[in-house]
Amino acid sequence: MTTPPNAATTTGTDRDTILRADGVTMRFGGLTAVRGVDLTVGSGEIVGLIGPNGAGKTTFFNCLTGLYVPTEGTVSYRGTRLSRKPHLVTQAGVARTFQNIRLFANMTVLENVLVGRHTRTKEGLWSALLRGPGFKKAERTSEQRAMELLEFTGLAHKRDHLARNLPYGEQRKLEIARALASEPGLLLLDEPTAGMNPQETRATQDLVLAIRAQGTAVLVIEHDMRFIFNLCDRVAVLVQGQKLIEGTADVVQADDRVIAAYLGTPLDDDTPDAPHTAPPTDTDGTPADGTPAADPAPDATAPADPPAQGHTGDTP
Ligand SMILES: Nc1ncnc2c1ncn2[C@@H]1O[C@H](COP(=O)(O)OP(=O)(O)OP(=O)(O)O)[C@@H](O)[C@H]1O
Repeated sequence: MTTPPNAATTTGTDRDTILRADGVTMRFGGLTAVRGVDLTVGSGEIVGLIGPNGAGKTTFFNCLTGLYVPTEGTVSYRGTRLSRKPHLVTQAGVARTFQNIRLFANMTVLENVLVGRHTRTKEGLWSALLRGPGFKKAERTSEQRAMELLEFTGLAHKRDHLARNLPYGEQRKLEIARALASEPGLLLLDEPTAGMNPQETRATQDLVLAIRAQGTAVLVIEHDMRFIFNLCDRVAVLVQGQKLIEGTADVVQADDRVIAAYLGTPLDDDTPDAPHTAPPTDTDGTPADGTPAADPAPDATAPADPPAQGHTGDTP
């Protein structure tokens, strides 16, 4: 893994708030999936969001990124209210990956990352059609940056492979590389290790730390408790749409309500395989209990292609 030369450096000690969610509530008909959730992410922080299946984690992410318009509450990034349009949220500096991998299956690895750069390229339609000098220069710069990101995520040797042909763990890495291509100040990861083996999970942990070391804060949803408690500066627990507790790994792990509601048994650091919750189910955008589904706003960062072959859900 190499560090892109133009990466900013953050020490991790700067804790200026960059993301602020205030009283976010999301209702689907009679179902309240998220209820009055406040959450902040500081510059250089890695914050974990955990909770049982159906607790509202992905719905909360969707509210942060403009996929859903919250029924109540506000979300701001670096002091400015975030748009309700996903591509403007990305442009503002908030990028994300999805619980269900959403790559352009029939495009190459490099092309997938180049797509992620579109919010950072200024060349217009005419310039692209005429392929003038400005466009060619921008194209070269984009490709250079995309290759840096592929080096960074360990995928450079796969640049010309079709996304659909990558092993599952590499598809998840490619999603991260594509999200990083928009040069975010905050990266939201939705279950980045779902379906990974322990070695891939450790590599993803290192990758998230490297992303933070470059100055990008991270908010991560994950069911793998070892991953979360090893990695995160702060952890918030959602249960039935409400924030139960928020604090350091030590505080959260020791909380009786968390143990009862989620962990089952306390994590023993010396145990090689810490207990995990049941594997996540795909509830992203799935109506519950016959309630009408919200109509998600179109997502400029999500491809229209079907997900890469063989990996349409969380269980590859
Ligand atoms: N578009 C939708 N329409 C109706 N209900 C929805 C919609 N999206 C989510 N829900 C419901 O909201 C609740 C929270 O779901 P959500 O996917 O946010 O939970 P989660 O914590 O991310 O779960 P998991 O860990 O299983 O991914 C669930 O009851 C789910 O069925």
